[in-house]
Amino acid sequence: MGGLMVGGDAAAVEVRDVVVRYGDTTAVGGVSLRLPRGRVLALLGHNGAGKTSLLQVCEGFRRPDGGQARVLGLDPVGDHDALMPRLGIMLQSGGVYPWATAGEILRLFASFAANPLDTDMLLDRLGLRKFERTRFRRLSGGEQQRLSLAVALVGRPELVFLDEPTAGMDTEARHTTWQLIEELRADGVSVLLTTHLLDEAERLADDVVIMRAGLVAATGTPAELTSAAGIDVLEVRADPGLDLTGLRAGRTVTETSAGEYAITGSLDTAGLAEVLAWFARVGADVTAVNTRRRTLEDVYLSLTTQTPVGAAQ
Ligand SMILES: Nc1ncnc2c1ncn2[C@@H]1O[C@H](COP(=O)(O)OP(=O)(O)OP(=O)(O)O)[C@@H](O)[C@H]1O
Repeated sequence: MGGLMVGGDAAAVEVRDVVVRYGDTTAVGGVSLRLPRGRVLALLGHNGAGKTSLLQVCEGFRRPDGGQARVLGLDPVGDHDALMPRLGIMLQSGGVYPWATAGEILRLFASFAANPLDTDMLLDRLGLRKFERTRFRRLSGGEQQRLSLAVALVGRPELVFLDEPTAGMDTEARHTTWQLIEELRADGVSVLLTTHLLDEAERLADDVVIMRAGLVAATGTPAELTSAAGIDVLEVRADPGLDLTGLRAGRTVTETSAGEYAITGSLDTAGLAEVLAWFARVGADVTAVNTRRRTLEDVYLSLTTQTPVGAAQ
């Protein structure tokens, strides 16, 4: 495994040039990423970007068609048996034993662990106590998600894989889940999660990897991604349908809805003055001006809505 570290100093996850193919479809077209111990990494990307496929490689459920993955210094497929007790895995579909009750499922998984967490505490924390005797298939989607999270955590894992952990959860359950993930991190647990929620990534992740069409489109801390090039957003309300050609030099300008313009680019005081001068020059009637910091959502949208990169096919 040339170059990838092994043993106790190894990263929680290290992925190099991983490729996943399904027949003619390249789901992951050569992705590298590193999750150091005790940190949280969020994988972002549209449906079909390849997040779950990459996660399955790290979980040892799928052998990559190219490249290599090391998890806690081990081979996720070859060392599967040694790794499983050290990992917590929350699957997107949750599917465990549909006929068993929530309490039975959690206690079953606790029984596999050498030093499990207290199952009553987990049921309480995740608001599942009243469903302890409810069969899995009778739980709502959000309740099944919460149980799947409890199952992933009950064995005190060193590394947790969470595929869209809060999908289908109500606001309260989502906040509880965020708190739990923050507590895991404080305890030195490493977390690799996928999400479609930009606020979730911004709140939880030390590092973000934005995937697009099976490739890495951008990577960095949320702060790095949002402050790249010192960009803020200037929002201007003016007449709809203006010809923006003259405004576009060195700036990204979009009419986000009729008469609402968002401008990103070199927006120091001089830049701001230039933009407003342009609106005056074309005789536009400006009725509102607002500046704000770029959010992860702005970065995400600008990276994932461009023309396809085309490397994965
Ligand atoms: N078992 C499979 N057989 C064939 N194609 C598959 C299979 N699993 C995934 N794919 C395809 O591979 C691509 C990547 O899918 P993947 O599930 O990894 O994406 P994702 O980023 O996790 O998407 P989502 O956000 O919808 O969960 C998609 O085009 C998908 O249709």
